[in-house]
Amino acid sequence: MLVIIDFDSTFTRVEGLDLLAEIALQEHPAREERLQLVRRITELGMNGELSFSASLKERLSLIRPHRRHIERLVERLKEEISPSFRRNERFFQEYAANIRIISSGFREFIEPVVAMLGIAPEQVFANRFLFDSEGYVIGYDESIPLAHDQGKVKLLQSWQLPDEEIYVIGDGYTDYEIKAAGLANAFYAFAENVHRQKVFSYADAVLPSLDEFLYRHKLPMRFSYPKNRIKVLLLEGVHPVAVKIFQEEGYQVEHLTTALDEEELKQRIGEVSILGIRSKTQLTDRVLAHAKRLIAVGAFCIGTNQIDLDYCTKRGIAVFNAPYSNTRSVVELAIGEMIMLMRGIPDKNKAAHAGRWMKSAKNSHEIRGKKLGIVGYGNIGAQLSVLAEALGMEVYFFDIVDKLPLGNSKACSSLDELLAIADVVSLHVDGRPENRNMIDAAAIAKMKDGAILLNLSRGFVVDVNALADAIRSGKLRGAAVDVFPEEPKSNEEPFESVLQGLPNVILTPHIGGSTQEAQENIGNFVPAKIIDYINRGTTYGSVNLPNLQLPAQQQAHRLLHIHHNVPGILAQINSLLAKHEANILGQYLKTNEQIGYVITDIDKDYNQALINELKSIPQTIRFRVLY
Ligand SMILES: NC(=O)c1ccc[n+]([C@@H]2O[C@H](COP(=O)([O-])OP(=O)(O)OC[C@H]3O[C@@H](n4cnc5c(N)ncnc54)[C@H](O)[C@@H]3O)[C@@H](O)[C@H]2O)c1
Ligand SMILES: O=C(O)[C@H](O)COP(=O)(O)O
Repeated sequence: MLVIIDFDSTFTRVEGLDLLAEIALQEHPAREERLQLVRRITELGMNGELSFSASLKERLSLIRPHRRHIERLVERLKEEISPSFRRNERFFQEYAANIRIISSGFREFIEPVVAMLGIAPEQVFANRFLFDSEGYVIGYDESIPLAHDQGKVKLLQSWQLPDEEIYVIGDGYTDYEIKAAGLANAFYAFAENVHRQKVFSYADAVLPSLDEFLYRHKLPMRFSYPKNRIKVLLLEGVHPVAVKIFQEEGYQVEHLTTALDEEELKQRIGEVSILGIRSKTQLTDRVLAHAKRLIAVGAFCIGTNQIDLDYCTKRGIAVFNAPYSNTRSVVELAIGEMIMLMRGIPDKNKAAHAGRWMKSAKNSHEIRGKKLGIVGYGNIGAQLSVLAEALGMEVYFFDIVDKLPLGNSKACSSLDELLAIADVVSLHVDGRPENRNMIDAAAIAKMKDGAILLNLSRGFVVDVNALADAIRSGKLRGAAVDVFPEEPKSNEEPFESVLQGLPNVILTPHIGGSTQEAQENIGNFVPAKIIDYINRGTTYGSVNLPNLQLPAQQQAHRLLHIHHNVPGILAQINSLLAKHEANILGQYLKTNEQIGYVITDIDKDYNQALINELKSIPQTIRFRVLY
């Protein structure tokens, strides 16, 4: 195999002559105009819209560089080697004999830069500057074929080409010309640094990075899998910071502002490796059955009841959420709503907008000294407890598990006890199915007359018909409801509820966690967890896989084995490692009721047969190798 690689915007992130122009024209009075002109001429040449020799002559006469400028250019270019080239140094070392750098740029700056990855001067084919006695460039050696139109083609035609396959990697039209002349098996358009649609249209394939080329041709590569092949689908308008983080990691990201229904999701999920959702998207077993490549699901919210966690676990799909990134936002809304409802603000506000003056202290109260009953003393419930006490409320709570009472709050021994005590009942239970209709007509009957109910947890926790009856009858003085049994999929769909139009009732469109602060926190938090799982295998914080926090790999290949939790799997893994004499550098194991997760770091030299045999262990759910 012979791999022909272009230099400007391929081996390095930039065009050498453009950068040389910036350096050489630093003090020039018409610097900006000249730089723009140089860049424009470069682009025209790259797209095949201006002959190469004309573009070269024009640019050199505009730049008029000196030797010292070229020395500075070399130092800058060394820092601009394309990241995927830099990280795949091993390929350049092991395949040095198979690589040629062919460029219409200049040997004077190409040679020292490609030498950084071990490429010798004999493997470089490029132009050569001509200097005057003072060191200024006065032209270039026109005897070199690369100085002319179709230069790369002419150069290759002059060679005794080997019988092996020839691949060209480059970003410009002149690279494609080699393939067009029948001198190469394929032309790969390199897209890590520039996107020239016209050039892409000529290419056999577009390479988002060198990893993709190495993966396609089974060559040694830094990563076990090219990141550009990882497709991320983000739904429900997750914060743009998440898009940025995934893109910076090199993944392909699609970002939609709405949820998708079951059928739409079935169509889309097949090729997706990472799915990001919020509370609306229902990730049922029927949808997940279509997910062929899904590695991880990010719930960009707290609740995960919308996801079939059991199914994900059995398929080895890791689910991560943001367990406390929007906690404070929910608590602040609950506090504000309590105050509004205690003062009858919803009705007074509506009246004032309609031109009616409702000044009265009747049925208006401070929250200070009132009894707040918190149902579900988790992250939100506990923080609400602290803030409510600071405002002078007397706090009671009920949780199905023992919880440390914060401040002066008091634990109730049953829900009924809490309902009978509280002036305000605020629901903060999680979305487990048993909590459906937890607050029904019977529960409301146990509440104090004139009490207030807040639901910012999950819509199905409250029987909304019973709540509507209680408001109409005056049993309850008011309610704030943020979550509903049926919620629209997007802002474009209509919203209907039996609670609409009732007095002293605040209805909000599930925005308890929808603040800039919370969404940005979540947008940073969830991608970090997922990327750590993909790159290192760390499951710490996963809501369904056994939690393991792993050290960084040191000179090792990491084998990740997820299997059904039956006796003897670890023994089987270790006997295969022994059989193939793999040197174990570290091993970690954690199980839950359903699955086991074994991570083994081994020395890089091992027999590939080991991998196939590990994959073939019965009960294996998922197997990955990281390096
Ligand atoms: N409205 C919003 O935008 C919004 C934002 C964030 C969270 N939420 C929802 O708020 C709820 C609470 O979130 P969190 O972060 O505090 O969760 P959490 O898991 O930290 O706490 C939930 C608590 O509820 C308790 N619990 C469960 N069922 C119970 C029951 N029947 N009776 C008493 N206690 C029970 C659990 O033991 C746990 O302590 C979740 O449903 C979450 O999805 C809504
Ligand atoms: O579970 C949550 O965090 C809340 O219900 C918020 O969900 P959202 O991100 O869909 O607003």
